Amino acid sequence: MQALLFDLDGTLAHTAPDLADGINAMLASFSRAPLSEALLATMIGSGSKMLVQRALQHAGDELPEPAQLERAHHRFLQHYRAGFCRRSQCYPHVPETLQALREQGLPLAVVTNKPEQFVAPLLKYLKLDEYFSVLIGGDTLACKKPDALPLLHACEAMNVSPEQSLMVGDSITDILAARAAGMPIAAVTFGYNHGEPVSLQHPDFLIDHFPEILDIPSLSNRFSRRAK
Ligand SMILES: O=C(O)COP(=O)(O)O
Ligand SMILES: [Mg+2]
Repeated sequence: MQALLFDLDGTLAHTAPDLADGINAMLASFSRAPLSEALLATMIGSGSKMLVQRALQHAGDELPEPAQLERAHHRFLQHYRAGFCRRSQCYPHVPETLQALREQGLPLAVVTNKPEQFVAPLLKYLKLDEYFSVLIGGDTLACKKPDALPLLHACEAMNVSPEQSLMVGDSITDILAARAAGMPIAAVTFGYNHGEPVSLQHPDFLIDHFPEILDIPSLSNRFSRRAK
């Protein structure tokens, strides 16, 4: 194993509370009733515009016109920019696990569908910024996950091969992107995945607790080899 690529929302951090507040502030500004945080969490993972579209549709709108969706997305971004660092939290033991991986000399990347403008500030707020050498957001490149491009781009930036890297994510979007990139995929079971068990997508590894990443065979071999 040469490198690890991490999804952000639902994998490194529980960000649904701040995303839900941003969506509900947007809905309120269009005189729509709020949606529950649990429901909104099932809409996360395909980028912010898709989150806004799903929320509008759930709030009773038809498929919004492109101009209307643009307006709502812009409004959401304004609200989220003001509040994306209020209630978001790392999942348990994320910093220690990233630290252990870094100590093994493994380069780490974040490959998220979250708009790029939020990625570095959110990682800084979570005190995770020091661990990653590459950050790719949903609008950094021409395509986002489930396209392979952002994963391949991250591997290229770290000078590693996709086959010898590991994607860690929480949703089918991450699994499809990893498969398209020819990369093994470990799926965390505590994230969002549209309200469905991520095990249904048959990832290569299932992670119930974040530190279990260190037990993944090619990583644990590496750990025991180094420990000798
Ligand atoms: O913005 C989203 O929809 C989620 O982003 P993720 O790729 O980090 O899960
Ligand atoms: Mg995710």
